[in-house]
Amino acid sequence: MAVYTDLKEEALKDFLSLYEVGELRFFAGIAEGIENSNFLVETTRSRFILTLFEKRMDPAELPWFLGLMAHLAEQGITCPEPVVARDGVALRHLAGRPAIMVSFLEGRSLNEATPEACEQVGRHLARLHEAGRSYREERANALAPAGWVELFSRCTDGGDDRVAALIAETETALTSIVKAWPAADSLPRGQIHADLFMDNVFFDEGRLSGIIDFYFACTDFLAYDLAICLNAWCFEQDRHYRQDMAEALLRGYEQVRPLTVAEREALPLLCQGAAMRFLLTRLYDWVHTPAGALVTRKDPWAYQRRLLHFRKVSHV
Ligand SMILES: Nc1ncnc2c1ncn2[C@@H]1O[C@H](COP(=O)(O)OP(=O)(O)O)[C@@H](O)[C@H]1O
Ligand SMILES: N[C@@H](CCOP(=O)(O)O)C(=O)O
Repeated sequence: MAVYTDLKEEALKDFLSLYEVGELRFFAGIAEGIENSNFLVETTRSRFILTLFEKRMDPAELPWFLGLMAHLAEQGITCPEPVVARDGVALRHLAGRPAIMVSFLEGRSLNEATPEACEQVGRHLARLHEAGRSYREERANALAPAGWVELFSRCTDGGDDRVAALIAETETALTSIVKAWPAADSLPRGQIHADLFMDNVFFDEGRLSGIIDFYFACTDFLAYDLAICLNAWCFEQDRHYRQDMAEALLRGYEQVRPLTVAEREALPLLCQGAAMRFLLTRLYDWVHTPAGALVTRKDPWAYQRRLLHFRKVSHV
């Protein structure tokens, strides 16, 4: 579920009156998502997504994300475009939370990946990287090696034997990945999405129609974004690596932006790092989400299996 904040119709109407978007016809909370409260808002002119940012989001970071989305949309990437009110401001407050409205994207996320979908994802990811070049302001990746170590240090209480075993096994891999991690200037860097999972990519009649959820975006190795996609898209039933899908993803990417030799060589390690990043955030949530909470915890073992896979291979 992802409607943490109650939104009253009158408050929304007052909010909408600041924009040139017509009159409210309908609004409803959106169940998907885990970070913020999202609402579908339909007016007499169009449909929008209204996001109320919850406590995990630092409001000081929001202008960077909104600037990136506006920039990418301007460069032709189909992504949510912040809607600006009459006074020229997109980021406002509603129901006691920082709030924005963005354009509604058509399409739906897939339930299952296919090589064709992976090729399109690769192509769009490379386009996003190219379009991001002219967005100059940087945002450090809080979930890079130093962030992983910090997160791991807060996962010491195993809860049960299975979690305790996962924590113990993760520690060895974490130490070796962090030690081997490429130096900041050794690979091409730029703006990355950093969470391009299946739920964040929409397709319409088989064609990729949009990319959403930029709130983990940051400045890091471009090939690390690809490593995240190799983790997220190329394992069937969270278990079996699909070489054909990985090849399709890389093929699509390289149609737009060929990888350097150094990036190719670094991919297995970057894939281990990406698996570690999602293992750790899921492990953290697993350990810290109280029993009975409404949010469904995501499975950290699915990323331990990916990590084990990428630790065994010399190329992806
Ligand atoms: N711009 C958009 N257009 C259409 N649907 C959207 C858009 N943004 C979000 N959604 C819908 O809202 C859901 C939750 O959004 P998401 O950004 O993933 O939330 P969270 O960051 O809280 O996880 C998505 O799965 C999608 O159904
Ligand atoms: N993709 C992450 C969780 C982030 O969730 P999102 O709803 O913001 O995409 C994971 O699978 O662990």
